[in-house]
Amino acid sequence: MSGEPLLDVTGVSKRFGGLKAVDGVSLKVGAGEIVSIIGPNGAGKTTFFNLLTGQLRPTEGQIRFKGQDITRLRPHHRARLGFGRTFQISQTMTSLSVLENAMIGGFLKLRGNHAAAVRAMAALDSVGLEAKADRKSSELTLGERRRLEVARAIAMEPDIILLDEVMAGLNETEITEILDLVHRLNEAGKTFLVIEHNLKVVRAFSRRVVVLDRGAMLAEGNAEEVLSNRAVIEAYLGASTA
Ligand SMILES: Nc1ncnc2c1ncn2[C@@H]1O[C@H](COP(=O)(O)OP(=O)(O)OP(=O)(O)O)[C@@H](O)[C@H]1O
Repeated sequence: MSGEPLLDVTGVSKRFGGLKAVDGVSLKVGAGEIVSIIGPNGAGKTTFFNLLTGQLRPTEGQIRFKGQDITRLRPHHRARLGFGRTFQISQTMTSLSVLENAMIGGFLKLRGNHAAAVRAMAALDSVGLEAKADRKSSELTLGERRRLEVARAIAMEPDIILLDEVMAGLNETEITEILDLVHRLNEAGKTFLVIEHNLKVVRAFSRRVVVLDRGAMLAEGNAEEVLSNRAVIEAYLGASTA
Protein backbone atom coordinates (compact mmCIF):
# COMPACT_ATOMS: atom_id res chain seq x y z
CA MET A 1 0.00 0.00 0.00
CA SER A 2 1.61 3.28 -1.01
CA GLY A 3 0.64 6.66 0.46
CA GLU A 4 -2.27 7.17 2.82
CA PRO A 5 -4.68 4.23 3.11
CA LEU A 6 -8.26 4.73 1.95
CA LEU A 7 -9.51 3.30 5.24
CA ASP A 8 -7.48 3.41 8.43
CA VAL A 9 -8.94 1.79 11.53
CA THR A 10 -7.00 2.09 14.78
CA GLY A 11 -7.73 0.15 17.97
CA VAL A 12 -11.47 -0.01 17.49
CA SER A 13 -13.59 -1.76 20.14
CA LYS A 14 -17.31 -2.21 20.75
CA ARG A 15 -18.74 -3.32 24.03
CA PHE A 16 -22.28 -4.63 24.53
CA GLY A 17 -22.63 -4.67 28.33
CA GLY A 18 -20.06 -7.20 29.52
CA LEU A 19 -19.26 -8.49 26.03
CA LYS A 20 -16.45 -7.02 23.92
CA ALA A 21 -17.85 -7.88 20.47
CA VAL A 22 -14.95 -6.06 18.76
CA ASP A 23 -11.71 -5.81 20.69
CA GLY A 24 -8.95 -3.42 19.64
CA VAL A 25 -9.02 -4.08 15.90
CA SER A 26 -6.66 -2.10 13.64
CA LEU A 27 -6.82 -2.39 9.87
CA LYS A 28 -5.58 -0.39 6.90
CA VAL A 29 -7.18 -0.84 3.49
CA GLY A 30 -5.54 0.71 0.43
CA ALA A 31 -7.45 1.98 -2.60
CA GLY A 32 -8.00 -0.85 -5.08
CA GLU A 33 -7.70 -3.71 -2.59
CA ILE A 34 -10.15 -6.56 -1.99
CA VAL A 35 -9.83 -7.59 1.66
CA SER A 36 -11.77 -10.53 3.09
CA ILE A 37 -12.80 -10.79 6.73
CA ILE A 38 -13.39 -14.29 8.02
CA GLY A 39 -13.96 -15.80 11.45
CA PRO A 40 -16.25 -18.15 13.35
CA ASN A 41 -19.87 -17.27 14.16
CA GLY A 42 -20.04 -14.48 16.70
CA ALA A 43 -16.44 -13.35 15.99
CA GLY A 44 -17.57 -9.73 15.58
CA LYS A 45 -17.48 -9.39 11.79
CA THR A 46 -20.89 -7.77 11.33
CA THR A 47 -20.36 -5.56 14.38
CA PHE A 48 -17.07 -4.41 12.83
CA PHE A 49 -18.89 -3.54 9.57
CA ASN A 50 -21.52 -1.62 11.53
CA LEU A 51 -18.74 0.37 13.24
CA LEU A 52 -17.27 1.23 9.84
CA THR A 53 -20.56 2.35 8.30
CA GLY A 54 -21.72 4.22 11.41
CA GLN A 55 -24.71 2.03 12.34
CA LEU A 56 -22.82 1.57 15.62
CA ARG A 57 -20.43 3.89 17.46
CA PRO A 58 -17.19 2.39 18.79
CA THR A 59 -16.52 2.33 22.52
CA GLU A 60 -12.84 3.04 21.75
CA GLY A 61 -10.65 3.68 18.73
CA GLN A 62 -10.59 5.79 15.60
CA ILE A 63 -11.77 5.31 12.01
CA ARG A 64 -10.26 7.45 9.26
CA PHE A 65 -11.53 7.45 5.68
CA LYS A 66 -9.83 9.37 2.88
CA GLY A 67 -7.73 11.10 5.52
CA GLN A 68 -10.74 12.31 7.54
CA ASP A 69 -11.71 11.19 11.04
CA ILE A 70 -15.20 9.70 10.59
CA THR A 71 -15.46 7.94 13.96
CA ARG A 72 -18.41 10.10 15.07
CA LEU A 73 -20.06 10.69 11.68
CA ARG A 74 -23.58 9.42 11.07
CA PRO A 75 -24.17 6.65 8.48
CA HIS A 76 -25.58 8.96 5.75
CA HIS A 77 -22.58 11.29 6.06
CA ARG A 78 -20.22 8.34 5.69
CA ALA A 79 -22.23 7.12 2.69
CA ARG A 80 -21.91 10.55 1.05
CA LEU A 81 -18.17 10.47 1.66
CA GLY A 82 -17.93 7.21 -0.27
CA PHE A 83 -18.95 4.23 1.87
CA GLY A 84 -21.27 1.75 0.18
CA ARG A 85 -22.65 -1.47 1.61
CA THR A 86 -25.04 -4.14 0.56
CA PHE A 87 -28.26 -4.62 2.49
CA GLN A 88 -30.49 -7.62 1.98
CA ILE A 89 -33.59 -6.88 -0.08
CA SER A 90 -36.34 -7.14 2.50
CA GLN A 91 -39.86 -8.47 1.92
CA THR A 92 -41.29 -4.98 1.51
CA MET A 93 -38.67 -4.10 -1.09
CA THR A 94 -39.55 -7.10 -3.27
CA SER A 95 -42.81 -5.32 -4.18
CA LEU A 96 -40.71 -2.52 -5.74
CA SER A 97 -39.35 -2.84 -9.26
CA VAL A 98 -35.71 -3.70 -9.87
CA LEU A 99 -35.09 -0.10 -10.97
CA GLU A 100 -36.82 1.37 -7.89
CA ASN A 101 -34.67 -0.82 -5.65
CA ALA A 102 -31.50 0.34 -7.38
CA MET A 103 -32.67 3.98 -7.10
CA ILE A 104 -32.63 3.73 -3.29
CA GLY A 105 -28.81 3.91 -3.51
CA GLY A 106 -28.89 6.91 -5.86
CA PHE A 107 -31.25 8.95 -3.64
CA LEU A 108 -28.58 9.11 -1.00
CA LYS A 109 -26.50 11.56 -2.99
CA LEU A 110 -28.93 12.92 -5.57
CA ARG A 111 -32.06 14.99 -5.43
CA GLY A 112 -34.78 14.13 -7.91
CA ASN A 113 -36.15 10.98 -9.45
CA HIS A 114 -34.65 11.49 -12.86
CA ALA A 115 -31.03 11.79 -11.71
CA ALA A 116 -31.43 8.81 -9.36
CA ALA A 117 -33.04 6.73 -12.14
CA VAL A 118 -30.22 7.53 -14.57
CA ARG A 119 -27.62 6.51 -12.05
CA ALA A 120 -29.59 3.40 -11.04
CA MET A 121 -29.84 2.28 -14.70
CA ALA A 122 -26.08 2.64 -15.06
CA ALA A 123 -25.62 0.55 -11.89
CA LEU A 124 -28.06 -2.11 -13.21
CA ASP A 125 -26.16 -2.15 -16.47
CA SER A 126 -22.88 -2.81 -14.65
CA VAL A 127 -24.37 -5.88 -12.87
CA GLY A 128 -26.15 -7.17 -16.01
CA LEU A 129 -29.72 -6.47 -14.82
CA GLU A 130 -30.69 -3.56 -17.09
CA ALA A 131 -33.07 -5.77 -19.13
CA LYS A 132 -34.99 -6.57 -15.94
CA ALA A 133 -35.30 -2.97 -14.70
CA ASP A 134 -39.12 -2.93 -14.89
CA ARG A 135 -39.68 -6.34 -13.33
CA LYS A 136 -40.77 -6.72 -9.72
CA SER A 137 -37.79 -7.64 -7.55
CA SER A 138 -39.78 -10.64 -6.30
CA GLU A 139 -39.44 -12.16 -9.80
CA LEU A 140 -35.63 -12.28 -9.54
CA THR A 141 -33.64 -15.40 -8.70
CA LEU A 142 -31.58 -15.27 -5.49
CA GLY A 143 -28.40 -14.71 -7.54
CA GLU A 144 -30.03 -11.81 -9.42
CA ARG A 145 -31.27 -10.33 -6.15
CA ARG A 146 -27.72 -10.35 -4.79
CA ARG A 147 -26.53 -8.57 -7.94
CA LEU A 148 -29.30 -6.02 -7.37
CA GLU A 149 -28.00 -5.48 -3.82
CA VAL A 150 -24.57 -4.77 -5.33
CA ALA A 151 -26.19 -2.43 -7.91
CA ARG A 152 -27.88 -0.48 -5.11
CA ALA A 153 -24.49 -0.07 -3.41
CA ILE A 154 -22.86 0.99 -6.72
CA ALA A 155 -25.60 3.58 -7.30
CA MET A 156 -24.25 5.35 -4.20
CA GLU A 157 -21.02 5.82 -6.20
CA PRO A 158 -18.87 4.62 -3.35
CA ASP A 159 -15.09 4.37 -3.17
CA ILE A 160 -15.31 1.32 -0.92
CA ILE A 161 -18.04 -1.32 -0.95
CA LEU A 162 -18.69 -3.56 2.05
CA LEU A 163 -20.19 -6.92 1.14
CA ASP A 164 -21.73 -8.90 4.01
CA GLU A 165 -22.07 -12.56 2.99
CA VAL A 166 -23.40 -11.86 -0.51
CA MET A 167 -22.68 -15.46 -1.55
CA ALA A 168 -24.83 -17.14 1.12
CA GLY A 169 -27.27 -19.60 -0.46
CA LEU A 170 -25.99 -19.14 -4.02
CA ASN A 171 -25.09 -22.00 -6.38
CA GLU A 172 -21.68 -22.34 -8.07
CA THR A 173 -22.76 -20.48 -11.24
CA GLU A 174 -24.25 -17.58 -9.27
CA ILE A 175 -21.10 -17.41 -7.07
CA THR A 176 -18.94 -17.21 -10.20
CA GLU A 177 -21.15 -14.40 -11.57
CA ILE A 178 -20.72 -12.33 -8.39
CA LEU A 179 -16.97 -13.06 -8.26
CA ASP A 180 -16.62 -11.87 -11.87
CA LEU A 181 -18.70 -8.79 -11.09
CA VAL A 182 -16.58 -7.86 -8.06
CA HIS A 183 -13.33 -8.38 -9.98
CA ARG A 184 -14.64 -6.22 -12.85
CA LEU A 185 -15.67 -3.44 -10.47
CA ASN A 186 -12.32 -3.76 -8.69
CA GLU A 187 -10.46 -3.36 -11.99
CA ALA A 188 -12.57 -0.23 -12.57
CA GLY A 189 -11.21 1.16 -9.29
CA LYS A 190 -13.60 0.08 -6.51
CA THR A 191 -12.18 -1.13 -3.22
CA PHE A 192 -13.91 -4.01 -1.41
CA LEU A 193 -14.13 -5.24 2.15
CA VAL A 194 -15.92 -8.56 2.23
CA ILE A 195 -17.31 -10.79 4.99
CA GLU A 196 -17.30 -14.30 3.58
CA HIS A 197 -17.77 -17.77 5.05
CA ASN A 198 -16.96 -19.85 1.98
CA LEU A 199 -13.17 -20.34 2.07
CA LYS A 200 -13.03 -21.32 -1.61
CA VAL A 201 -14.62 -17.95 -2.39
CA VAL A 202 -12.18 -16.19 -0.03
CA ARG A 203 -9.24 -17.67 -1.98
CA ALA A 204 -10.78 -16.54 -5.27
CA PHE A 205 -11.77 -13.14 -3.90
CA SER A 206 -8.73 -11.63 -2.40
CA ARG A 207 -5.05 -11.58 -1.86
CA ARG A 208 -5.46 -10.28 1.69
CA VAL A 209 -7.43 -11.98 4.45
CA VAL A 210 -8.13 -10.81 7.99
CA VAL A 211 -9.28 -13.29 10.63
CA LEU A 212 -11.37 -12.17 13.60
CA ASP A 213 -11.87 -14.43 16.60
CA ARG A 214 -13.79 -13.37 19.72
CA GLY A 215 -13.65 -9.77 18.57
CA ALA A 216 -9.88 -9.58 18.09
CA MET A 217 -7.66 -9.93 15.05
CA LEU A 218 -6.20 -13.42 15.09
CA ALA A 219 -4.27 -13.30 11.82
CA GLU A 220 -3.76 -11.19 8.72
CA GLY A 221 -1.92 -11.93 5.49
CA ASN A 222 -2.28 -13.45 2.07
CA ALA A 223 -4.99 -16.10 1.65
CA GLU A 224 -2.67 -19.14 1.48
CA GLU A 225 -0.65 -18.07 4.56
CA VAL A 226 -3.68 -17.26 6.66
CA LEU A 227 -5.77 -20.27 5.69
CA SER A 228 -2.91 -22.65 6.52
CA ASN A 229 -2.15 -20.94 9.87
CA ARG A 230 -2.71 -23.45 12.69
CA ALA A 231 -4.36 -20.96 15.09
CA VAL A 232 -6.78 -19.97 12.33
CA ILE A 233 -7.67 -23.57 11.51
CA GLU A 234 -8.30 -24.25 15.21
CA ALA A 235 -10.46 -21.17 15.68
CA TYR A 236 -12.32 -21.48 12.43
CA LEU A 237 -12.77 -25.18 11.93
CA GLY A 238 -12.36 -26.52 15.46
CA ALA A 239 -9.29 -27.95 17.20
CA SER A 240 -9.99 -31.50 15.99
CA THR A 241 -9.38 -30.53 12.36
CA ALA A 242 -6.03 -28.81 13.02
N1 LIG B 1 -26.75 -5.22 19.42
C1 LIG B 1 -26.14 -6.18 20.13
N2 LIG B 1 -26.33 -6.29 21.46
C2 LIG B 1 -25.70 -7.23 22.19
N3 LIG B 1 -24.83 -8.14 21.69
C3 LIG B 1 -24.60 -8.09 20.35
C4 LIG B 1 -25.24 -7.13 19.52
N4 LIG B 1 -24.81 -7.32 18.24
C5 LIG B 1 -23.96 -8.37 18.29
N5 LIG B 1 -23.83 -8.84 19.56
C6 LIG B 1 -22.95 -9.92 20.00
O1 LIG B 1 -21.64 -9.59 19.59
C7 LIG B 1 -20.93 -10.77 19.17
C8 LIG B 1 -20.44 -10.56 17.75
O2 LIG B 1 -21.58 -10.63 16.87
P1 LIG B 1 -21.45 -10.39 15.30
O3 LIG B 1 -22.82 -10.54 14.72
O4 LIG B 1 -20.71 -9.15 15.03
O5 LIG B 1 -20.56 -11.65 14.86
P2 LIG B 1 -20.30 -12.23 13.39
O6 LIG B 1 -18.85 -12.56 13.34
O7 LIG B 1 -20.83 -11.31 12.38
O8 LIG B 1 -21.15 -13.57 13.45
P3 LIG B 1 -21.90 -14.39 12.25
O9 LIG B 1 -20.80 -15.00 11.43
O10 LIG B 1 -22.66 -15.43 13.02
O11 LIG B 1 -22.75 -13.41 11.51
C9 LIG B 1 -21.89 -11.93 19.34
O12 LIG B 1 -21.63 -12.55 20.59
C10 LIG B 1 -23.25 -11.26 19.34
O13 LIG B 1 -24.19 -12.02 20.09
